[in-house]
Amino acid sequence: MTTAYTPMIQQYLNIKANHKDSFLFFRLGDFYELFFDDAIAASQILEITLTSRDAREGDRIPMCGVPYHSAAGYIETLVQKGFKVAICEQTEDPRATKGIVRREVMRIVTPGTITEGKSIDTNTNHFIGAANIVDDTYYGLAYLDLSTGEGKVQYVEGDERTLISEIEALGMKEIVVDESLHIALSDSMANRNIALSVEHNEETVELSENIPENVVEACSRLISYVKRTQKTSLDHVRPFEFIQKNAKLSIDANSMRNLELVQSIRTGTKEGTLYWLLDETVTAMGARKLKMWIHQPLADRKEIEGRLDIVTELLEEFFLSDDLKTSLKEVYDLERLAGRISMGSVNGRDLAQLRNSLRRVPEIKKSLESSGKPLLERFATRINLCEDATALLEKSIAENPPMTVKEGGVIKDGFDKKLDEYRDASKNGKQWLAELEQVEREKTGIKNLKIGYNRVFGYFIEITKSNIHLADLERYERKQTLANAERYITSELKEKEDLILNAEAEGLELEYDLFSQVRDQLKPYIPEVQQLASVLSELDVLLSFAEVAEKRNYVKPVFHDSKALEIKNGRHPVVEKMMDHSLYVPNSCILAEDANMLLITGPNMSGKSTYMRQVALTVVMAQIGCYVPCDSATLPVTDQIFTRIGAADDLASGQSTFMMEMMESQHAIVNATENSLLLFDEIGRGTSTYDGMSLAQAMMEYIHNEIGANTLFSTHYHELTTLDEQLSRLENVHVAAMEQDGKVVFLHKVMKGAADKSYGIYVADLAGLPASLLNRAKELLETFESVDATAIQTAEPEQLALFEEVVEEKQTITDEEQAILEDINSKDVINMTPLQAMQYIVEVQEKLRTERR
Ligand SMILES: Nc1ncnc2c1ncn2[C@@H]1O[C@H](COP(=O)(O)OP(=O)(O)OP(=O)(O)O)[C@@H](O)[C@H]1O
Repeated sequence: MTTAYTPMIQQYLNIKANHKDSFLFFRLGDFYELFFDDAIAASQILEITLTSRDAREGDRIPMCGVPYHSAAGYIETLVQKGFKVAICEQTEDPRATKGIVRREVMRIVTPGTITEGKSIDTNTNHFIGAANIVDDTYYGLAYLDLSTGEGKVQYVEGDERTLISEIEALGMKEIVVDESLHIALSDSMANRNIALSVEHNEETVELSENIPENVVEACSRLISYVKRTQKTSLDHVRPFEFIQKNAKLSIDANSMRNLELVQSIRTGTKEGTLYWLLDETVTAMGARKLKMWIHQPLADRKEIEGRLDIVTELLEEFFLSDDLKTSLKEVYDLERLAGRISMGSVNGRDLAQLRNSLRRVPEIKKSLESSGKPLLERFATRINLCEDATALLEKSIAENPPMTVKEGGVIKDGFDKKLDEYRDASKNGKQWLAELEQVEREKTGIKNLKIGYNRVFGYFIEITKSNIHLADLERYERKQTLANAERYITSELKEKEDLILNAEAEGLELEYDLFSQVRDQLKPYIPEVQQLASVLSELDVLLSFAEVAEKRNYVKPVFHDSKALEIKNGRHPVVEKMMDHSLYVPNSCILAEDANMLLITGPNMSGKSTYMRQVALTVVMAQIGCYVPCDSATLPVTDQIFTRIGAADDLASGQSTFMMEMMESQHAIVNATENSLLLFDEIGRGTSTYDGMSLAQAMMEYIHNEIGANTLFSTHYHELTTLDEQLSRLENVHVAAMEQDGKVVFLHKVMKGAADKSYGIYVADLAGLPASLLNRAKELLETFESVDATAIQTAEPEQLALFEEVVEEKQTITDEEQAILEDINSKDVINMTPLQAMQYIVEVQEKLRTERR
């Protein structure tokens, strides 16, 4: 029979039983310790030494630990990797306890709720989400940034994939669900490194009236989870904002990625993205808002025009904009400061930053009020000066407080009488000590006599060995002997010491209380500070738009109620920024109501995808309220953008490129409406020619006949260019290239009509492939071109079916062929000489030929 675990390990096991899905950081004196499997896993992930400890007679268990004062970094590492960490503290003083000290989990740090740390990018919202199933076609999706208190909820229409795509697009780190969704989502979330957590409870939450009942579940599950894990006040969490369907331009995660709106495909960073281009914000909250606007552009014409008109006024008032920027630069992250006040993690310096920020607000408001511009004046009325909060901070917080309250000096002189008295006593005491030092020097004639302090003896008089014969031993009592000095005390010194030290300690204690009071008194002002933050961050983004428009010569887009889209001499704003502006070839895009599909052909590398992306980026920019890169733009309000561009192979989901292509196309085709914008780049590239071409044609026909969305479709199947004869709203354009002295010159110019050649071999030449290979390719091309490859597009369904059958038949292999394959597979090729290998291949060929005959 085994003996029982020691009481402490038993306590550990009891607590761990309730936190199975988290690493349990178990406080033991100055360390957090981990035991059993937690210890083994954490020691590997954190690269710390794995040791062991007696747990019961004859049984040692794995253990590892980190010092409590440096635990934050380790916790962050685990959470960054998608794990949860339960922090278990000692909740009573071990010195005052007999037996096992009481311990409790005080907080669970999770990927979605972590709000502080080196890895937290202050310019990005850090959302934790929760989802519920509404019915067969709808999910509810709520999300909350705990650091700023911003919460939103919306419907997601579609299947599980649409839900996942939305979760990804918003960059969520963690999703809270019930048991059934947990099972459904666990694989896909694991592949995407998004933590999935189950919450059984649904906290009753106060929500604003316009939130539909069937998504309340997601909100309440989310709040309940956050409360359970954080165990802190959530005063700063604002009522969830319900995002109406159709209120935003919806861009799924794929399109976000393909268009490089906030993250570059190649580097995964901000550089080279639309966000990077537009971000001239000067506050962290402005940067976050800009990112959010890019994630969710508007879909309401009035709202869009409202933003654009403010940008116009800011552009007209250049000096005013400059002043506003200068003031905004002094404004700290009000949203996160408000969050810290609520969660109790605010320090002295934070409150000084809040006060300094609030000091800037009157001048910002005044500049706008006196601008003489109607919209800016109206904007000014939305700015709340938060006067009461400012007054409280002005009178309570010192000008330059230290970070921690423990050092003192956070509360301003004059705020509290008692504190002033303590400070006086401690300050006067120090003055008194300085004077005493002078008096004693004079009395004894020892010039280097000094008064010092240490924790064991308190204040003392120190005299060097060479002078001790001068010490007044009648008054001086020896306390400590050092190598070259003696230390004494006097009764007078001890009396003052009590006073000084008491005053200091009591002063610090009082100061801490006062600080906590101020923090609590600030809580009621959190909503108005948040509202101010929201208005100022909006101003910051609009100023950023004005600056970029000015710098890059963008124009104001015009919206109309028709579907037609007309961009004159448009540019791809990011490609343009990255290259010499004068080298960029502008291109127009005209989609009329009765001709709203373009089939784009042209050589590889000529600029087809750049052209398609530039149209989408222009639409996005316009709908976030930004000026656009072209000579003029007249646009419809687009409801959704879908892209199928490039080979963004989804390695995480283990799908093949072609499967991804088909899944993205399916998503677009099922969800698009006539008000959507579709970009399809070289559909069908990932499969055999006929297969790909048939699919591409069928898709175009479907979009043309069933959806009617504005569509740009690029292809290298020249056979498809005759489709304009059948599809009335389809037009051919091509990106022009020219041949000069046997070389191809890319003009990057989009022109009417189809391209006559594909130039792929020229591009291969540019890439430096061997001349013999290129010549062989040219030969083959000629052979292929002589074959009537266009037959496929005029084929009837029956013929197509027959064609598929033939293909299938060709794909089945005989038993003899199978035997040959197996034979090849069994050969140890690595250990063959080249000659043996060649002989073997010849043999195989012979066998195959005989077989086929
Ligand atoms: N309008 C333009 N003005 C100047 N340079 C351009 C323009 N459009 C594209 N380019 C340049 O040409 C390069 C290739 O463009 P892009 O990738 O759009 O070609 P593509 O036709 O889609 O090629 P592929 O068919 O091989 O995918 C871009 O990286 C860019 O540097």
